[in-house]
Amino acid sequence: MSDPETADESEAELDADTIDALFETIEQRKRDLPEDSYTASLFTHEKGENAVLEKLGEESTELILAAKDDDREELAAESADFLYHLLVLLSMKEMGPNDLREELEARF
Ligand SMILES: N=c1c2ncn([C@@H]3O[C@H](COP(=O)(O)OP(=O)(O)OP(=O)(O)O)[C@@H](O)[C@H]3O)c2ncn1[C@@H]1O[C@H](COP(=O)(O)O)[C@@H](O)[C@H]1O
Repeated sequence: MSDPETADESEAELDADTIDALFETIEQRKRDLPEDSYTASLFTHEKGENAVLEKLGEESTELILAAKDDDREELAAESADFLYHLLVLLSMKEMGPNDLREELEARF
């Protein structure tokens, strides 16, 4: 759990490394479809886009409830679940973190 005092530093590390590395792994699972991969299952008819959209709905509700409870640990966990499924959705649409960066940078 990050300390609010060091949140800027943690966010910088997450932005630069972790999200891109996770997205690369998601893209690799999409290409290779290993049998034991949850991510790969989302790219097959076993689960598919509807399952990802349902997860995004569930995880967003859960992160809102965690925020209302002031449960920072749970909020971080649910936010991570949400972000992971968002990256899978972007990959399904042939998009990625750079599309988010461009959109956010255009708003400055
Ligand atoms: N970051 C994640 C990640 N976040 C969440 N999840 C999965 O998303 C699902 C969340 O759903 P729930 O919490 O609702 O649990 P559940 O009810 O069991 O979900 P279902 O399996 O029934 O859909 C769980 O199966 C989690 O394991 C993730 N699965 C994988 N990753 C990362 O994706 C990469 C590839 O992993 P594989 O999919 O195992 O190849 C690795 O780097 C992982 O760290």
